[in-house]
Amino acid sequence: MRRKRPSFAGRHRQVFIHMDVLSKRYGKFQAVQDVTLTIGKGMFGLLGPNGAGKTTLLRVLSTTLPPSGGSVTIGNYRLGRDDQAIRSLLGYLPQEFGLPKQLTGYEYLDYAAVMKGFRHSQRRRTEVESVLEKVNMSARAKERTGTYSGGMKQRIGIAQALLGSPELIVVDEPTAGLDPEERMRFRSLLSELSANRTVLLSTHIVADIAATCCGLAVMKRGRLVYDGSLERLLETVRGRVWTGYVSESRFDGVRMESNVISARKAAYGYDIRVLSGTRPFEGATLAPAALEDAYLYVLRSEGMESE
Ligand SMILES: Nc1ncnc2c1ncn2[C@@H]1O[C@H](COP(=O)(O)OP(=O)(O)OP(=O)(O)O)[C@@H](O)[C@H]1O
Repeated sequence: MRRKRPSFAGRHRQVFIHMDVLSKRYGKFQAVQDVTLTIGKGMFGLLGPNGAGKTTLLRVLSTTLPPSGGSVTIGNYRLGRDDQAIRSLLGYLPQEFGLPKQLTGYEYLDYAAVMKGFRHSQRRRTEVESVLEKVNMSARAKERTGTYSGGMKQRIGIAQALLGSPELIVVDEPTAGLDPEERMRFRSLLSELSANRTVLLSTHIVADIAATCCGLAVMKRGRLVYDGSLERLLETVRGRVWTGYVSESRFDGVRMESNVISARKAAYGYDIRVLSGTRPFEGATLAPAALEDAYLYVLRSEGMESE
């Protein structure tokens, strides 16, 4: 007797978003191509270089762009059929998030709450105060947003996404332009918020993912080139990362023959890092693999790596 295949929900216990051969074209240009991806609760990272299609994918998920093909379910809702319901369970911080300089953080959030349907003034006040507290901005809420740092503006951006306690928060390249300390604080805020919801974070900064995400997908030219865990991604390059010194005269030759990830100028030559299945040059030694190495490896390899 043939065994019944486990149901989709059985195979992925906490499925929250499921995309099935999703695609998006701008005219003839295919920005997202045949993306099949399942995302559960917690933090999920969407990593890829500029132009990979991350923003396009997030805009489709957040119902601001219609897909050209494929299907998406979010919670119990189908994109295209239940867009209104999807919007009500979603908070979105777009890549280009602008705040009106003349408004205070509180005034802006009060306005955003009205737009989200909080008509009752007392309930709106409670909601705005609650999201301000979650992003640790209560003390600065009465100041104009024009006086805020980049990190504070992003916190207000997250606060508006949190209005109404959505189950899904979509954040597009939120740390670009932040200084290292603000970036770190912002990452931990996202981590905290992912404790009881799905946070989908798009970035081209590998460190953002390394610090916060459990699951991740890597996109390249509209396609998925990796979907799985951080550990599994690291596994793809374990035993393939080599470091060593090459003289200036040998450098061009090594660069032509090997997959050089980085090169740092040293006296009379270069300290280089190379991805290779075998020792790439004399004197090269194996090095511990870093996430950045694995990211470059999947970007440079053909085909899809997945769990
Ligand atoms: N409205 C549009 N019309 C035509 N092409 C577009 C449009 N928006 C994006 N593209 C193209 O689609 C591709 C994917 O862009 P997208 O912004 O989704 O990538 P991304 O991974 O988010 O990159 P970035 O981090 O630079 O924003 C790019 O080649 C981009 O030029």
